[in-house]
Parts: sequence; structure tokens; C-alpha cells
Amino acid sequence: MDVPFTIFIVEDDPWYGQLLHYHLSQNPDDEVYLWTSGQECLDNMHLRPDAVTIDFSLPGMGGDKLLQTMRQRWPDLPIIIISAQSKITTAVELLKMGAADYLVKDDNTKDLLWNAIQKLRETNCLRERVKSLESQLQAKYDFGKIIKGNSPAIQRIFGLMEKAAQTPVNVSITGETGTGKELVAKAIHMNSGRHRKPYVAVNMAAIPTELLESELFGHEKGAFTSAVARKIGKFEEANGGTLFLDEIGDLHPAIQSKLLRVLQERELQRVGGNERIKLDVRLITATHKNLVEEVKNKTFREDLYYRIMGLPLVLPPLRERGQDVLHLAKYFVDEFCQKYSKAPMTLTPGALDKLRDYNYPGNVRELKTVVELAAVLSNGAEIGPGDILFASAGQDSHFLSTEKTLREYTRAIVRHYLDKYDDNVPQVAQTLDVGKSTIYKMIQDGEV
Ligand SMILES: Nc1ncnc2c1ncn2[C@@H]1O[C@H](COP(=O)(O)OP(=O)(O)OP(=O)(O)O)[C@@H](O)[C@H]1O
Repeated sequence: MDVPFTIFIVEDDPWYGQLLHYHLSQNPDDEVYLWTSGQECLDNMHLRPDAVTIDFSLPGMGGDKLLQTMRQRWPDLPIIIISAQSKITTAVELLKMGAADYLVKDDNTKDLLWNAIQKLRETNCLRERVKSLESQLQAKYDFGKIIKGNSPAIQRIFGLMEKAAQTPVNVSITGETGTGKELVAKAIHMNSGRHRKPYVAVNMAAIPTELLESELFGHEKGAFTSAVARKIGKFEEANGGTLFLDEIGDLHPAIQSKLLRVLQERELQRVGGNERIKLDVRLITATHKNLVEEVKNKTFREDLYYRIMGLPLVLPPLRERGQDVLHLAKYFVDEFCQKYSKAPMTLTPGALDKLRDYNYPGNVRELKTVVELAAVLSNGAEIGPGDILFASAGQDSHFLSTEKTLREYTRAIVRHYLDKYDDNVPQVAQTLDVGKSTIYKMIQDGEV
């Protein structure tokens, strides 16, 4: 015998409604009700349905509105949408709104509906499935919200992050400083099945080697002179969740061996203790070093390298993310204005050019700092090229690291000196050893 179900069908077409009603009533365990409007359905909710099917194009309160109302008031009630529309975007929209299923009206609908209701009986399985669907959709949404960028290079990373979020596999992130390694690690955790469990981040380079073992694995009281009480290590803290080990490439060889053992055995013993503590930790590691090189140089253990590698994510430097520089710059300006309750500010075309032409050895972190400083320096609602100051020598090296025409090099050099000397043309002309009229002409022609 099936688990008895009370099913509501909301359908304004009497013939189609009767067809579905007849078909679903073939299961003697179920009670099936047919309502012809959203309001009628809501008025009868005291009958406590276990599942509801809604025709998408109902008169009056439409199927989507009814779905929305019901999701708000009965969030756990599974709702199946039946629609004449086969548009995938509509289906995705409704699934996002919380529909448990979406059926297109055709000859197979009644059979599909029957199967769908059968599936709903397995309530727990279904809840998990809905949750995982929601979390997949959520994941896409959140990655883009936290990590800005439209370039193909960063979109590829989003694809891999999604895969990483869906499975408990270890993840190793490499990339230059400031490329967003920590941001990516946290986003993977927040979008994974472990997001309600702890996320613990440890910067290995920031902890003296002699303290690292007890920091990671904990210690018992009296394990060494200063161990006045038991200490829970970062692995234990992260149990059930995610441990992010930043700067793993800097790990001392002695700790590398201990880490390897813990990862192999999936359990640890606190320093000075006998108890074996079982671990269920997803490990995400990051380094700005080339670990393959470190392995070749024998400064990083090969067996540990393979153990932690899991899904490798290589974050591209900002200079390889095309127009993302400008998207990020605008995003950071808006964020800054919001944070400090300032009126909205814009970057002038000259400022955008200057930002685009720079090399960013410090990557996104450097861009953020530069843009925030520019917002502070700007006197009005506009941020101009003069407000943008680069601290490092990256700009000069950039002249050769990106390919430009001679004309473009000339413009970039002239613009650089105009910025440097506050548009003092005679001084720029003297520095570059060209006639003033050359510079004036470039300005007049809008080239700089
Ligand atoms: N794509 C991005 N969108 C928005 N903010 C970003 C992005 N990438 C990085 N950031 C920001 O840039 C800063 C540096 O990022 P993060 O600390 O994650 O870099 P990292 O690669 O871990 O740096 P390091 O190697 O120096 O530890 C942070 O403020 C972060 O929020």
C-alpha cells in the first residue's frame, strides 16, 4: 500500500481537470480534489494537501502568483506546475521560485504526473533533491555575486568552482598574490553541502613552525611546558566542514609529513594525546608558489602534493582578464561609496584608460586599493586620471608585457607624463624631448 496522499489539482479547463482527476484517482489510497481557481485552492487549504498541481495559465490569480503565495505560506508543500508552455526560461524561473516539478501539457502529461506524485511520496529523497537543485541554482547566483568578472578566464573558474561545490573533493588553488584565492575557497565552502558546518582558514606562513603542529592538530594539557590546557586544533575545529590552508607551499618539511599522515589516515592524535579523532574535513589549499617546481626542487613532498591536489584551480592574473579590470573598478567604486555613504561616483574615460593600461602585479587587491584611494582623492563626483596613483613599478614593465602599436606606446607614454606633471605641456615636452606643438596636437586630436 502506498502512503496515502491528498492531492489538489488546480485547473480551470474542466475537461483537462477531469482527465487529471480521473487518472490520479486510480490510486485508491489517494484523495484527489479538483479546484478551478487559485482562490478556491487557497480557501481549501485546511484539507492539508500533500501535493498540489497548478495550471500555469489560470485566470485571475495566475499559476506563478499562486505558487509564490503557497511557497511563502507552506514552504515545504511540493507544487507541480503544469503548463502549455515549453519555454525553458519559464520552467527555470518556476523551479527557482520553488516548484518541485514542471510538466508541459501534452499526451504524456497524465502519466508524467502520476510518476511525479509517486516520487513525491518518497518525501525525504525528494526534499534532498529539491534542496540540492536549489543549492545548485544558489551556487551559480552566489559565485557571481561575490566574485566579480565576466571574462572567459574567470567564467571557466566559476564552472570548476561549481563542480568543486557539488563534491567533497579536495581543491588546490594557485594564483599570484591578490587574485582572489581566499575568496574562491570561501565561496566554494558557502555553496557546498557543508555550508552550515565550520569554515576554518589558516595562513601557514603566518604561524611559526614550532607552533604549527599544535595549531593544526591541537594538544593535550601538559604536552609541553606551555601547554597549560587542552587545545583543539584547526582540523578538529573544521570537522564536518572545510579547512582552508593558505600558503601551503611554505610548509616546513616536518609538518608536511605530519599533515600527510593525517590526510591518509583521516584521523589525528592531538600532540601529547592517545585518543584517535576521526576526521571528515574537506581540504582547500592555496599557494602563490608553483608546487610542481617545489616538488622538483624537493622542497615539497610529492606524495603530499598528490594527496592535496584534488581539483586544481588556477586563478588567472588580473592582466589576463580583459575588461574585468573595468568591471571590477566600477564595482569597487560603488562598493566604496555605499560603505562610506557617499554620493555615487563615476570613473572618467581617462581614468578608465589609465586603469586599463596598468599591469597590476598585486592583482585584484591592488586594483581595489588603487580605486579606493582614487575615490578618496577625488574632489567631486568624478574620478579622473589624476586621482589614480599606482604604487609599484608595474606600469613601466607593462609597456613591454602587452603588445601595442608604436602609436599606442607613444600615446601611453605621453599620457603617463601628462598625468605625472598635471598636464603641464612644456614640462612634458621637455622631458620627452619633443616639441610642445606635438603634445598640443595630440591633446587637440583627443589622442591623449
Ligand atoms: N573577482 C573578485 N571580485 C571581487 N573582489 C575580489 C575578486 N578577487 C579578489 N577580490 C578581493 O581582492 C582582495 C584579495 O583577495 P584574496 O585575499 O582572496 O586574494 P589571495 O589570492 O588569497 O591573496 P594572497 O595570495 O595575497 O593571500 C580581497 O579584498 C577580495 O575580496
